[in-house]
Amino acid sequence: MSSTWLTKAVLQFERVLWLVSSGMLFVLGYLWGVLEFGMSHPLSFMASLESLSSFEFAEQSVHQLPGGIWAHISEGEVGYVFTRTEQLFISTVIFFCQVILAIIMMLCLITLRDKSYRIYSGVVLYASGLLMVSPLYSLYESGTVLPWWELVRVAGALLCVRWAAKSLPTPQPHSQALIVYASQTGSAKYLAQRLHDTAHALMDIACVSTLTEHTLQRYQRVFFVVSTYGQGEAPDSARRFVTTLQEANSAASQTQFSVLALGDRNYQTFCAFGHYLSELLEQKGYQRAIPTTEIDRMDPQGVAHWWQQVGELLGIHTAPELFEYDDYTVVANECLNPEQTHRLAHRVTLFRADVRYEAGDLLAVQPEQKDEHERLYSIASYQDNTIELLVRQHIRADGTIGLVSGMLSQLTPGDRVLASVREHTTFHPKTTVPWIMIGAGTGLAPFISFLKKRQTGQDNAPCWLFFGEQYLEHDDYFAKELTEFQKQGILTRLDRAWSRSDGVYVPDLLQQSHKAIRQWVVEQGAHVYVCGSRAGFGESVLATLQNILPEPQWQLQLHTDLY
Ligand SMILES: Cc1cc2nc3c(=O)[nH]c(=O)nc-3n(C[C@H](O)[C@H](O)[C@H](O)COP(=O)(O)O)c2cc1C
Repeated sequence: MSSTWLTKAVLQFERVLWLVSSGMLFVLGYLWGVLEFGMSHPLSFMASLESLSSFEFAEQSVHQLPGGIWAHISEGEVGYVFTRTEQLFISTVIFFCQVILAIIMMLCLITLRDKSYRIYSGVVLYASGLLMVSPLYSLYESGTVLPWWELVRVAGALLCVRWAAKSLPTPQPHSQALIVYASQTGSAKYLAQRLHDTAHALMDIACVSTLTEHTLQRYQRVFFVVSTYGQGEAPDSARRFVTTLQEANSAASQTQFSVLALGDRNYQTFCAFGHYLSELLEQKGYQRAIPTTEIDRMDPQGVAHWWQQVGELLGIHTAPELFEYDDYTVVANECLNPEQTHRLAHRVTLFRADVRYEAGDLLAVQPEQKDEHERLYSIASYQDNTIELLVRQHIRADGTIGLVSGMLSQLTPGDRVLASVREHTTFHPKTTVPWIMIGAGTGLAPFISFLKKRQTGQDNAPCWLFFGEQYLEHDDYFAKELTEFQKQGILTRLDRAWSRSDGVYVPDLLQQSHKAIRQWVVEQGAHVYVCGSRAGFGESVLATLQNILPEPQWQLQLHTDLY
């Protein structure tokens, strides 16, 4: 919103500058007609030293500087003598002021290069300085001006402002509808983007973290795509908005809403956050346009049905292409623990060129039966166009193997898989700070990608890995890579808990090192990442960490990916 305000301000300012500069050109035209052209003394712009001898300095003050001599020639002019080339350079004080102004602007542009709106304001300020301050000073000081220089100056200032104003996005009138996503592992965001693609002319899109009550009120209709996390909780990105909404006064609003609630029927609290949000919005006076729709594990038919109802409201008749998958070719498939027949872990390597990926991201894999739901896997690495996954073959209660984990574990080189990378923004590792990574089983996968990121990048903050599995002799996944990370000094500490070999669990190790963990987190600003199954591992690790980490760090420096 501030950007819109700034855009308007800059555009207004541009008009003022046009007005001032036209007035100024008029005045200059008058002055050029009546005043002498040129400088107020007989020396030329670039002169030889000889010409100095013929010149009588009015108020002479001379300073020796490295490489030359600086002289104050008259009230409005300074000269610089380059001793090596024996050249004299004379300029008005104004010219020097403008060079300094230009240097300041360049510095501003360099330091603020990512903050585009500030750059625009910087350019506008520069242009106004260039245009207004200098000519007035020049007229006051010497009563004369150089016509060509004044033209360059006025044109320069106007071009700067024109460029600044043109590069700004013009404030658009708001669409009538808004689609908002609240996502933890990227599915809700992905879905909202696909839906928005089919209706972008009629609809804006926003992450719930940027949403305010005021924004909601501005739209006629707001469609939420939200997932549920933890034990029926909101994704992290939605917490602030929920608090704002809870604290808001209830008042009848014209804004209509609908919630598409993503979840997984295996959880008792199926789609709980979607339902909670829906009720809260209604309590606060918003009008429910379409009933809340539950979506079990990204069921495409459920999504299409909800979108059809949205389409009827908005007059859109395009069915969205919901899930687009790419072809990945299997390069290798290695079973890492063949002795553990009921919990086989596979290292699956897939080929795909030019994938957009960040450490921590997930790969959504489509089952062979197209009407089944996709499954998400942490990416262990993406290097040289190959993606690596660590896949546990899931065995159901009736002894059959899991649909997607079964398919992945039985792949052979040359086979093809349909998959797509999903952004997992809440689990992207923070750069330049130390990391404490806590994983169990296949929860090791994202941490391999974290460590590879540090191995290939400039960032060399310390890393500490806690890893838990059953048997040292069977389940020592990525052992070679971990040893290499240690040798290279990337992995500073490695603590492993082998529950069946040694009877030690990850929470025991955390407890033993509680002082050092606290010191890393509180004093060194380390971020803590936990990945693995929620039941058993995740719950016990979080309970232990709660006693170790102070509240502010628990809130800001802890990230979980528990499934
Ligand atoms: C750690 C974890 C906890 C979850 N808790 C719930 C839950 O309590 N209720 C539910 O319906 N779904 C739950 N889910 C399933 C997600 O809501 C579902 O996978 C959703 O599609 C994820 O969307 P997102 O990627 O946009 O965050 C959970 C998933 C994970 C990984």
